[in-house]
This record gives sequence, structure tokens and C-alpha cells, in this order.
Amino acid sequence: MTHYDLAVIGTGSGNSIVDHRFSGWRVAIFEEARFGGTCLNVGCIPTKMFVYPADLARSARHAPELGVDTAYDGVRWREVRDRIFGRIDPIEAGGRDYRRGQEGVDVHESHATFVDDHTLDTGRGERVTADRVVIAAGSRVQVADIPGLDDVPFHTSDTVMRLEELPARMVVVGGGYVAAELSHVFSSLGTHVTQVQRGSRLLMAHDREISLAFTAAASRAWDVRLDRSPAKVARRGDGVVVTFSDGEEVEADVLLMATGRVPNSDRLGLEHTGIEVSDDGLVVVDEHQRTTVEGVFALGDVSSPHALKHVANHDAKIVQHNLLHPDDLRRNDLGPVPSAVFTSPQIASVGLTEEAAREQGVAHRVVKQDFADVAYGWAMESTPGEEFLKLVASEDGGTLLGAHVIGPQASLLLQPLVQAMSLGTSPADLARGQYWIHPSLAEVVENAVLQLVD
Ligand SMILES: Cc1cc2nc3c(=O)[nH]c(=O)nc-3n(C[C@H](O)[C@H](O)[C@H](O)COP(=O)(O)OP(=O)(O)OC[C@H]3O[C@@H](n4cnc5c(N)ncnc54)[C@H](O)[C@@H]3O)c2cc1C
Ligand SMILES: NC(=O)c1ccc[n+]([C@@H]2O[C@H](COP(=O)([O-])OP(=O)(O)OC[C@H]3O[C@@H](n4cnc5c(N)ncnc54)[C@H](O)[C@@H]3O)[C@@H](O)[C@H]2O)c1
Repeated sequence: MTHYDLAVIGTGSGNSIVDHRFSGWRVAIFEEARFGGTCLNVGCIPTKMFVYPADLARSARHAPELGVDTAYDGVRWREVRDRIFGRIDPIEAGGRDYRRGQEGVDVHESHATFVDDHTLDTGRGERVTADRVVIAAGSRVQVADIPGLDDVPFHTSDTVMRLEELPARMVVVGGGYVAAELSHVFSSLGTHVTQVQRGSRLLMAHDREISLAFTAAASRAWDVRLDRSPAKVARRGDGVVVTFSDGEEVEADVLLMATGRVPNSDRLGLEHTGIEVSDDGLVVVDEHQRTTVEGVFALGDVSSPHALKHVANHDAKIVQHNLLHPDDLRRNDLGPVPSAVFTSPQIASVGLTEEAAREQGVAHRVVKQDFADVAYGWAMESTPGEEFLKLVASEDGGTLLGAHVIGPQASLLLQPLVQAMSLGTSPADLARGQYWIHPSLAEVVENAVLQLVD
């Protein structure tokens, strides 16, 4: 039986662990699908490479409102798709080839499962042992169970970006991140999108006002059906017909299921080990990313409540350090976790929402700043109430607790607030301790923070 110093299961963020500092280690890397994992192949990167052209298409449509006579003439879908994957696929292949050729590293292109705490079945009739194991197995698409779904062709985020043609009509099921981003992509490029959401708002986990503003914006841009679920689906011609819970039927060429993801912990044979899994299916880790079995670490979507690439990447850095320095362990305590939804308008968020502050009994105050009230917002003809930044702070305004933005460049605008919250900069220092470039959109942030301290 081959013995390794280290086995890594999964090549998303897990692939970044083994660098020159591991030379001399005998390493096994397991990957059952595409090298580079979700973000590179079917997640953050291709979606954002589609979001950018979708934003351009939207701008071309809306520029006439500002007196600039542009029009949207359509998309060369295959060209866009092939440009995007023409860039991604060679990176995937390059990553695999690099590891295959690396001294001391064995790449197992198969599904690994635990046989006991330190023994893995390679999925190819072999067993290997490893002193240290990193579970970086990520998450997978979860498809909601709808009567008839077994008999109709449907897509998920894993497949929809590789369609042969831009579909004329698409039904998107779900009201979360993936649905928000891909509804924007397809509708902006010219597909008639019908988005079905069982709740009363889109992006319901977000700040309520942001969720409401986004629901209103999305409803102007594509067909949004709230408080409805698909009761059944069936084939009709080359496409599908979706029957909603209220009896209405909608036909589509493509059905996109965007109903969430689940951690891959249930496919690892963890029941043969002492590795604990939470009720949510997350591998339980401590502040050093250690599981409940000595020498076994976990990172990213398989163990984090935040299924985000920047979280998985940071987890991987912690694991890497702790593998290399078992006597000087590093804690994973970077501060509040920000996220952005790259839809239209863009949305970004960090820390407590107003609702969470209320529910948790945290004394707080809230300030709001419309994009429409700063000079760059005038330039963009921003509409009051549609694009804004909302801050949740301690009652005295001395500590930022949360920040939530909807509007152009929301992810960039949030970053100085993430920085302030992570580094402990007070709102007063943030607002007054630096120049804010005039008349940039960053004045949205400056003015919001000034409301707390003036
Ligand atoms: C459509 C979409 C868009 C997204 N956009 C963003 C975004 O804009 N920003 C952001 O921060 N996050 C985004 N995410 C989330 C982000 O992609 C994930 O949080 C991140 O990729 C998780 O990384 P990971 O290393 O934990 O897992 P993964 O990247 O999923 O890697 C796990 C790997 O392990 C392999 N594997 C699993 N089990 C086994 C096994 N038993 N044996 C062998 N191999 C195995 C899998 O094949 C996979 O390659 C997006 C996700 C999706 C689906
Ligand atoms: N920009 C980003 O950072 C980004 C982008 C995409 C995905 N992600 C990550 O991936 C995760 C997964 O995204 P997602 O959009 O797949 O999941 P999600 O959890 O954000 O949304 C799932 C949606 O599906 C709905 N749903 C679930 N079961 C259903 C059912 N039976 N019938 C009808 N609707 C149902 C839910 O109500 C929800 O609206 C996100 O939570 C996020 O962490 C991040």
C-alpha cells in the first residue's frame, strides 16, 4: 500500500496548498472531475466572464436614456462562449499537467473515500495511507425535486454556460445567487427569462431593503414570478413546459435549476472515520481548520458556512501554514466575510443586516446613502431608492457592524468598509482620516460614513 505524507482531496482551493515548501513530501492529489474545481470551471470565473458582456449589452440598451444613441444588436453567443472557455479550459488542462509532472506528487484522477482515519480508497481498486489528509472536496449542485424532472432535459450552473445557442426562452428556478447572476446574464443577452421564486422576494438572505430593491429591479428587467414553485415539468416539443403552483404554464427552450448547493461530505466515507459532520453536512473544523481526527484538515465549501471562493482560498492558506508549522498553528480569524452578487444592479454585503441586528438584540443605528445624491450618481442618472448603501453601526456610531450596497460597482464600494471592519478603523477615522477622490462613486461611502459621525 502506498504511503503518503499528505493526501489532498479536491483541486479547487485544495490545489493551491502544495508549493515549493512541500518539496521532499510525498503527496497524493485526488480529483474526480475537472482540475481547478468549481470556481475556475463552472463557478465564479466563467459566470463573471459572462456577466461582463451582459453588463455591456445592458449599457448599450440604456445609453439612449442619457442621450447617447446606442442600440443592442445581439450577441455572437458561440464566440463569447468559446472565448471564455478557450481561456478557462487550457488553465484547467495546464494545472493538471503541471501536477502530473511534479516530482513527489501523484495525481489520482478518481473519487477518493475514507476507509479509516488515515486510509483512502482511490476508487480504482487501491488503498493508500497518508499521515495528513486535507478534505477540500467542495460542494455540488442540489436540484430541487419537481414532479416530471426526471423526464425532461434541464440545466444547472454546471452546464448552462456551455449551451450551443443562446436560448430564446428560459425558466430559471430559484431566487439565490446563481439565479440572480444567470438571469441577468441571459436576459441581458436577449433570452426571455422567467424566474420562479418560492419566496416573496429575491435574494431573501440579504438585507430586506436591498432584497426588495433588487426584486423590483429584476422585475423590470426580466419576468419574475414570486411566491410560486414549479408544481410539475414536462417535455413540449424540443423544450419544456413548467406548470406553476397556481396552475399557470410557461414554456421554455431551457430550464435552469438554480436551487442551491450541498457540501460533498456525504460522498467521502466519513462514517468510517472519527471526522464529525454538522447537521448541515459541513465537516466540523476548529479555528485552525483541523477536523476531529488528528492530522486531517478541511477547507472551503465542504466545511465552511460561507460557500465563497475567497473564503476557501483563505482557509487553504491557513491549512497550508498549519501543515508546515504544526508547532506554530495559525488561527482562521480574518474578520467579517464579505460577498457580492454580480447581477444587475450589483449587490455587495458584509456583516450584520438591520434585521439580524434587531433579532439578536444588538443596539444599533442605520444610515442610508443614495447613489442619486452624489455627483457621480447624477452623472449616471441614478434613481433615488434604487441604488444605495446602507450601514448598520453601533448606537453611538463608533463601530461599523454591517454594510450593504446595491448599485454599480457595489463590490468595489464595499471593500473600504470591509477593510475598516477587519482592521478596526472607526467610522470617524475612515471618513475624516483620508482624502476621498471627488467626484468619484466612493463619495457614496464617504457620505454614508459621515452620517454616522457628523
Ligand atoms: C455558478 C457559481 C458562481 C460562483 N461565483 C462565485 C463568486 O463570484 N465569488 C465567490 O466567492 N464564490 C463564487 N462561487 C462559489 C465558489 O465557486 C466556491 O465557494 C468555491 O469554488 C469552493 O472551493 P472549494 O475548493 O471548497 O471547492 P471546489 O472548487 O468545488 O473543489 C472541490 C473539488 O473536489 C473534487 N472532489 C470532491 N469530492 C471528491 C472526492 N471524493 N474525490 C476526488 N475529488 C473530489 C471536485 O470534483 C472538485 O473539483 C460560485 C459558485 C457557483 C456554482
Ligand atoms: N457571487 C458569488 O459570490 C456567488 C455566485 C454564485 C454562487 N455563490 C455561492 O454558491 C452558493 C449556492 O448558490 P445558489 O444560488 O445555488 O444557492 P442559494 O442558496 O443562494 O439559492 C438557492 C435558491 O433556491 C431556492 N430553492 C431551494 N430549494 C427549492 C425548491 N425545492 N423549490 C424552489 N426553490 C428552491 C431557494 O429558495 C433559494 O432561492 C451561494 O450560497 C453562494 O455561497 C456565490
